[in-house]
Amino acid sequence: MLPGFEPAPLPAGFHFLPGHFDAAEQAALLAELRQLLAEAPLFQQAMPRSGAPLSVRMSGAGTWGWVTDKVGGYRYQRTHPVTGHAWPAIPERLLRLWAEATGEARPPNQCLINYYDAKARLGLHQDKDAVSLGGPVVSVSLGDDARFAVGGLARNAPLQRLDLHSGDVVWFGGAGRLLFHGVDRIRFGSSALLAEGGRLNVTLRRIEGVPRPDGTLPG
Ligand SMILES: O=C(O)CCC(=O)C(=O)O
Ligand SMILES: [Fe+2]
Repeated sequence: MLPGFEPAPLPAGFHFLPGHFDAAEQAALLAELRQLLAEAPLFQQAMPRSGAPLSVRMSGAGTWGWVTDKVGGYRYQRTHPVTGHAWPAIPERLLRLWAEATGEARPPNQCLINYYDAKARLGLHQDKDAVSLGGPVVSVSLGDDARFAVGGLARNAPLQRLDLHSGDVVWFGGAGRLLFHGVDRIRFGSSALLAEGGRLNVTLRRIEGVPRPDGTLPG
């Protein structure tokens, strides 16, 4: 590396574990996710109020799934909005990852599955719902590379870009729990892992709270 061109250190509380899952583990995790998605298919989410569609298609696992639509807004609920069934269990491999990477004793009970096609992106945001703030967020990348942005605790703080490859793990907690982050774009076709192309991202969280009368938690 040229002198003066060392990458800036990552923000406090933000952890990057490149290549955490090797090729065999990626294939095994993908098979587990395919099975899960057959039961709980990817679906189209929409922004609160405007109803604008999210370009990332999503599904979930664990007790609580994250759902957003025009009328109901951001929330966690116990059932898949299309099938009406409870979410499938979180794969053991991901429960182990959470415990080993973060040392957090209480297991995750929410797993969000994001699928990015060639055009999908995820705008700069904080994972700020009150019900998950007590624990970290752990994220696994599978398939095509993603240009990931991480900033600071204010929206206008300078952004750093990381190229996330298949098998990489990122997690943030403590001082880093509310860092702004997003996905600028993916490099469609950069990985052969998913036959259809694109990128799967899995995030794990621990949700705790008292459900509202309709059984949901504010997300
Ligand atoms: O796809 C990613 O790498 C990030 C996902 C994310 O930020 C989220 O689901 O909240
Ligand atoms: Fe996020």
